[in-house]
Amino acid sequence: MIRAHAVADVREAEAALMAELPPGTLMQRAAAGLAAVCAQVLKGGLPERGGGTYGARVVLLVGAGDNGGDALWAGARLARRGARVDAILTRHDRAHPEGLAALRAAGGSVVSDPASPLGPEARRALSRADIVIDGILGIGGQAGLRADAAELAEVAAAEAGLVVAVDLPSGVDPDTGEAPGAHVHADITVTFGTHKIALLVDPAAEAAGHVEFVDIGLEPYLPEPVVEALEPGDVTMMLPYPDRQADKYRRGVLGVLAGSERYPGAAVLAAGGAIHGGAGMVRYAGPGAVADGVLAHWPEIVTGPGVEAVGRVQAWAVGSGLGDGRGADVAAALAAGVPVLADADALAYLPSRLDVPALLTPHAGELARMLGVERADVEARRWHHAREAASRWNATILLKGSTTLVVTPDGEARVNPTGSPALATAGSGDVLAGFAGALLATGLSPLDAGSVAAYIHGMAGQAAASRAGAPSASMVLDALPTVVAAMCS
Ligand SMILES: NC(=O)C1=CN([C@@H]2O[C@H](COP(=O)(O)OP(=O)(O)OC[C@H]3O[C@@H](n4cnc5c(N)ncnc54)[C@H](OP(=O)(O)O)[C@@H]3O)[C@@H](O)[C@H]2O)[C@@H](O)CC1
Ligand SMILES: Nc1ncnc2c1ncn2[C@@H]1O[C@H](COP(=O)(O)OP(=O)(O)O)[C@@H](O)[C@H]1O
Ligand SMILES: [K+]
Repeated sequence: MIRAHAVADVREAEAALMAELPPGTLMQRAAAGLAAVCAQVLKGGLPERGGGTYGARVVLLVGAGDNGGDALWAGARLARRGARVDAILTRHDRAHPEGLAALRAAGGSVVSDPASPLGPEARRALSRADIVIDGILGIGGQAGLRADAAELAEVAAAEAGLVVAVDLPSGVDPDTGEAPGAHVHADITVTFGTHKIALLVDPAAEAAGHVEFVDIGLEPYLPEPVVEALEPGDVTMMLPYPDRQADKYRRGVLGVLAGSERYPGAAVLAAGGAIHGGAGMVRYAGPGAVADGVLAHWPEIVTGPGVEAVGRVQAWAVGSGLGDGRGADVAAALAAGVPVLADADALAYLPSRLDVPALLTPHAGELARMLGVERADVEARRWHHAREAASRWNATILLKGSTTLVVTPDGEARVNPTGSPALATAGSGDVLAGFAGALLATGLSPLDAGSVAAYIHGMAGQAAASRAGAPSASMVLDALPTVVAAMCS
């Protein structure tokens, strides 16, 4: 499990660990890890020059805090290995003194001038840089860079080579993943001790690029994480396996209430997702013509005209392509007293609070409608709104999009690390709903069902995209069994 913590937790753990170590030890660990990642990147070879640190041009963007200190110490290490290292200081009077002395002693120089960081020498250095190390600010700053730092970030993005952020891309909000003002857009972020929430939650996560983790020994001092992201081994452990005594009922039966005469395909896609999710049986509730379409694709499904008619289930997946005027059907599924996944149209028929274990799967537009806010606001503050909805409806919210968030009413949260923009295709959410519903029916909690389903659906999207570039939802569905098999082997 990848674990992310809030700044307050990091500060507390840091204080406890520092009390046991000689001063400066943590910064040295951080700087060593940062320099090692930069050396590795340089060794991989940048297109316009050979590989290796010797002779590479490195520019440090140095703020007045410890984030800048990390950059200076890492710069000193790279200079000792033969890199040409130039530092641009946002505040000449407040750059980390020991770090600055170390950089100078290793042969590095300062190319900014005290009145303005971006003089001609600094601009020249940036235009020639192979790597820019962004140490403007980390967990100690206010989101949204101030004007001089914002200009630095802009020029670095426009003119320089690869941008490696120290701990966080400067200017994003560490604890929410919001990026309300100017901030750095990094190619790589090297983070220390634990992931910060912003490294997992968009839009900040996108600004972080690829994240490298450096262990500085904080782990034993950290509390439970605020956000987690599953790793492959976690998914393998959580996926249901039939045991020797299994029968179709004990494995769990899922009821699917999806599709309509207007959207018959949604029923086929949701039912297909359900088939691959490991339930012992899938029962489909819907009008005859739609049910016939489902049966034509999935003869193993049992159908019935409505919720009561299909018989007992261990969970319901309701809503994908259901269309208007289906409030009574949704209410019947909610009244069954079993866990419910509610997607798409069903989200409009929810009671004010749910009294069964529930997994709601809105995209940003649907969550905006539920909460009565603008879609753009949900996209800018995904973490905030997902938590707000989880608490308001007493339900686990799976907020779909570029990074899918799963948040429980108790505040547990996971971010999905897999996926591809190719999943943004009509019907792929229906596949996810069926698959996650089946996991609910097998007995997984809404948090586990939602996060495991998002993980596997994301991998299926990647697999389908690698074959077809722009795959359809049916292709994502077809990729599910291979992904599940690979995760189970
Ligand atoms: N915790 C750990 O375990 C370890 C932490 N370590 C490292 O320490 C980092 C935290 O260092 P930190 O606390 O010194 O704060 P930091 O991120 O450098 O920011 C403060 C500076 O930002 C400035 N500033 C603020 N807002 C701004 C804005 N909007 N726009 C522009 N500037 C702004 C602010 O300026 P001021 O407001 O004071 O003028 C001040 O100069 C952490 O991220 C990690 O890298 C590692 O070394 C080892 C282990
Ligand atoms: N930019 C993106 N990057 C990765 N995944 C995305 C992106 N946009 C959407 N997705 C995923 O694609 C799926 C789309 O679901 P949804 O919006 O419900 O579509 P539909 O209703 O057409 O089935 C979700 O799993 C969502 O997380
Ligand atoms: K930074």
